Amino acid sequence: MKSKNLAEVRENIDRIDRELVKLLGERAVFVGEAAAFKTDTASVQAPQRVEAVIAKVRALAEENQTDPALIEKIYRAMISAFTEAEQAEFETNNF
Ligand SMILES: C=C(O[C@@H]1C=C(C(=O)O)C=C[C@H]1O)C(=O)O
Repeated sequence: MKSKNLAEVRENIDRIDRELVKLLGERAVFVGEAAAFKTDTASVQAPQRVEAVIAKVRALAEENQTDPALIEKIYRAMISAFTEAEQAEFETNNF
């Protein structure tokens, strides 16, 4: 539904951020768990899996009438941050 003013736009954004942060925290826990199953930095990066995730979220964007290019950009930035955290977790576990 269309917001009536900027305050309402921001209330909607804040409401969505509350849900997103919760979900991102949950995603971060699983990414951290993945580190235990990795054998080296290349397997932490897992570029083929990254491309599969990007293809999946682009398709989800299309299904939801959302711009796939925007979603891809967000996901590439997000996965880069998650992978950096996973690499740190991997190093804690292995060195
Ligand atoms: C969680 C994994 O590790 C990394 C993080 C990914 C992600 O955030 O989706 C995907 C691939 C890897 O770069 C995985 O290999 O599945």
